[in-house]
Amino acid sequence: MNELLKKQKRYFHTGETLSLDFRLKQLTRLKEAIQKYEQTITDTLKKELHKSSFEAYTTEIGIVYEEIRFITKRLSDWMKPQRVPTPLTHFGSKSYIYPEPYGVTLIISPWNYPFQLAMSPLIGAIAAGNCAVVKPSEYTPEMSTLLKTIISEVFPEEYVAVVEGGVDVSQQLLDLRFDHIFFTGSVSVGKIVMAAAAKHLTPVTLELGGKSPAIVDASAHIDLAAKRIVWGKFLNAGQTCIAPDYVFVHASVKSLLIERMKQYIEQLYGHKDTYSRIVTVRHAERLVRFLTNGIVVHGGTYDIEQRWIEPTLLDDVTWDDNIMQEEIFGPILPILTFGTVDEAIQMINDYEKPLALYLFSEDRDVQQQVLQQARFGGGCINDTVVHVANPHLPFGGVGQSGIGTYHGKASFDAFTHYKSVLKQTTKFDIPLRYPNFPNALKWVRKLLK
Ligand SMILES: NC(=O)C1=CN([C@@H]2O[C@H](COP(=O)(O)OP(=O)(O)OC[C@H]3O[C@@H](n4cnc5c(N)ncnc54)[C@H](OP(=O)(O)O)[C@@H]3O)[C@@H](O)[C@H]2O)C=CC1
Ligand SMILES: CCCCCC(=O)O
Repeated sequence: MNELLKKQKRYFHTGETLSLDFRLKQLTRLKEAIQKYEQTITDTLKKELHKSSFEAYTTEIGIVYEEIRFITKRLSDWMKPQRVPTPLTHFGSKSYIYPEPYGVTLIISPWNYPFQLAMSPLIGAIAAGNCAVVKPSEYTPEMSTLLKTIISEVFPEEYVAVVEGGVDVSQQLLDLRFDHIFFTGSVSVGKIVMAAAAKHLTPVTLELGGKSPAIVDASAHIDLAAKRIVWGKFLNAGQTCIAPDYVFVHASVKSLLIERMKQYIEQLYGHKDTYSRIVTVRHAERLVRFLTNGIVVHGGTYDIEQRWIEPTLLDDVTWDDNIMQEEIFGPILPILTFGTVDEAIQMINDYEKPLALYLFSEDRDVQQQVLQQARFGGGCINDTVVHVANPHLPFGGVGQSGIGTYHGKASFDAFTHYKSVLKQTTKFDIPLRYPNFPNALKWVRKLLK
């Protein structure tokens, strides 16, 4: 790995990766390779996570195509040096900002969207002119190997390379000095990554997780709230970092919401053969232990060996239950109630800042109050999850749910250093700046106030 890093550093310093034409060509070649392997990608997602073709395209492959399209169209503008105003105190000079790639970047990706969460950051790294080493998760080994096959077919390893392996490989990579680390995964591992980066003062982007609430107030459109919460929660069997982790519903509408959510679970996820599986038996065993929390009001059955857990609703859950102490990351939805919006915001703000927050309310005052008073990475009003697929919206967490953002221009920014340069004239020199100028202090006080 050390040799690979040296090769990439040498290649980066040739300047090959810097031109617009080079970057656009690499993104086009990547897209063509993905098109060539599209069916294999779909089959691999089905084999390892039992993802339907529909979910494979809408939450993995299609999102990657859209990122490439969106960025390719705008990259020329983003790369241009930007002329900015210069204050009178610097009369005669001109000021510019030059976007510059960090250099050689490390991308560590998780298993839940194993294709998209490796490719989306890589697209940003390429667009910004970097080299990249990608370390996919060992929990989806066939996707990891497929990513290596695709990447090595398109790019020389001195430019972009996939390094397969588990925790030991990640840790060996983290010991090396990269110019930027982009990590997607759990909060606990995010802390390990940041500690490793601190040794070299390497900038990081951390896309982590948390307990993202779905708040449903008394004014909400209950039927749509139920449908959209069920859709977002049980997508990929709940293994989605921005899935609604729990429902926080006004007591007056809880029963109606539960009744409608039951209907939509059957309608949208009632067919076992098209429903996703939990990534490993160990992850399934962790989730099944939550079924003793509260009261199962829908679902609750499972087959550990098949890694299948029925979409489940838990009522009468308390904040002290185990399921409320960690990110669920599975198809179990606890339901808690609140009396006033103030109380709901207070409870949520007492927790770590979530990656996402969803508010279902038709009351504009409530919408404004939650947006202003609740702290969270990003989210939706009257929907769930879909904000992630808008390339105009930077995606990321805050506090324990993450550092930095990406998607669209934010992906270019995540892998770019903005270098500020002032170009000074030599046609004249302003004596006022020098300490020997008579009454210098009096003059500068007139200019700087
Ligand atoms: N913000 C976001 O966009 C997303 C966040 N997540 C979060 O990720 C978590 C689930 O994904 P999961 O893959 O289990 O997350 P992990 O943090 O367990 O793993 C993420 C990556 O880090 C590697 N890794 C694991 N342990 C270590 C370690 N001790 N040192 C260095 N690297 C390590 C993993 O390798 P390996 O898997 O090979 O062990 C994997 O490549 C959830 O908390 C979820 O919220 C998930 C998806 C998106
Ligand atoms: C729908 C796609 C979501 C990808 C990031 C996550 O796990 O939340």
